Amino acid sequence: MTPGTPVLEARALSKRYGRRQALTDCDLTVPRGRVVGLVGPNGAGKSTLLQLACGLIAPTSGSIRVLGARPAADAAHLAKVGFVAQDTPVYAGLTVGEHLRMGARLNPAWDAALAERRIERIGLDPVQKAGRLSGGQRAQLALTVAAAKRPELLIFDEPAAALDPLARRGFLENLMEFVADLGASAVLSSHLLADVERVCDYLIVLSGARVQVAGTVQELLAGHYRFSGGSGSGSGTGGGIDSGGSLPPGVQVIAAERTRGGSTLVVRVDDPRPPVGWSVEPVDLEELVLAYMTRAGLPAARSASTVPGVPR
Ligand SMILES: Nc1ncnc2c1ncn2[C@@H]1O[C@H](COP(=O)(O)OP(=O)(O)OP(=O)(O)O)[C@@H](O)[C@H]1O
Repeated sequence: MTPGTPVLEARALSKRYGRRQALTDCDLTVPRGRVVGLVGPNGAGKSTLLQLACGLIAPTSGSIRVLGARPAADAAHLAKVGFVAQDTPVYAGLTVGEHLRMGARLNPAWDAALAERRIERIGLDPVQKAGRLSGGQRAQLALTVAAAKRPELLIFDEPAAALDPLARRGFLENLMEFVADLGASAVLSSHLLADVERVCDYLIVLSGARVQVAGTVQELLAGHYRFSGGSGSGSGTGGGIDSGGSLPPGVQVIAAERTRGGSTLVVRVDDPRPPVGWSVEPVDLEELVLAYMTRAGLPAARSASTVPGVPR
């Protein structure tokens, strides 16, 4: 992969299962070296996107490229991507040590020292059968096997869902260490926004089978605000709160809520100075994500999405 090649690039990517549309016209360009959080409600299409990226399923239309090539293009490309599926699959009948030996046989760039060091550090017994491990230990084993491949991209589908808070914290710290040590990129789907906030520096919000927003966490937080006030808006003097009718051009309303004093809006703006009658506050990641999830269900708001970087 040449420097600058995106780790993930999707163009008009769509996937349909029978009559069910799981992804619709998704455009994405994810730069390398990021820890990407993929978030969205149940059934949004997150697993579908990750499976497309791994080459486990094929698009219905559009294209996806991973590390500059077709997903799972050949053995060399497969070796560059580590994938841990939602149920952290391990072979129940094999021991921890046998998992490592199998990994060594199947992967040309296998880092045996890294795998052994890590198994020792997390206290897994090499002779224990994987079927007897706890959910958290299985997740750690799956992460170890994926990372010892020394992939350029690690993909995780809800990696920490089964883990207790302490195990989750340890798992995510390890994940960040791996990404830093390997100079790799990672994409992980999660419903746990606090986890995403802790480890991810790039965010993709999927909802209603579409990419609602994508970008670095820093840029997204710097470009979104909460506007409160505007008691006149929604009263027929230039538009309802959903469209932000009383707001100047350049302010894009992502989510709107009517309050006693007027409205509370989550807006996307270049210039955070609020118009007269409105106060402005920063939003956190959770508020931003929830706003985009809400927006997916608002036809008026979707049609207003004309700001660069916010896909329609
Ligand atoms: N193999 C399949 N056959 C038919 N429909 C499917 C299949 N896999 C997923 N779907 C449907 O596609 C849509 C997207 O599913 P997907 O698993 O990608 O969502 P998700 O965002 O990962 O959800 P969750 O957060 O619940 O894991 C859903 O409506 C789901 O029912």
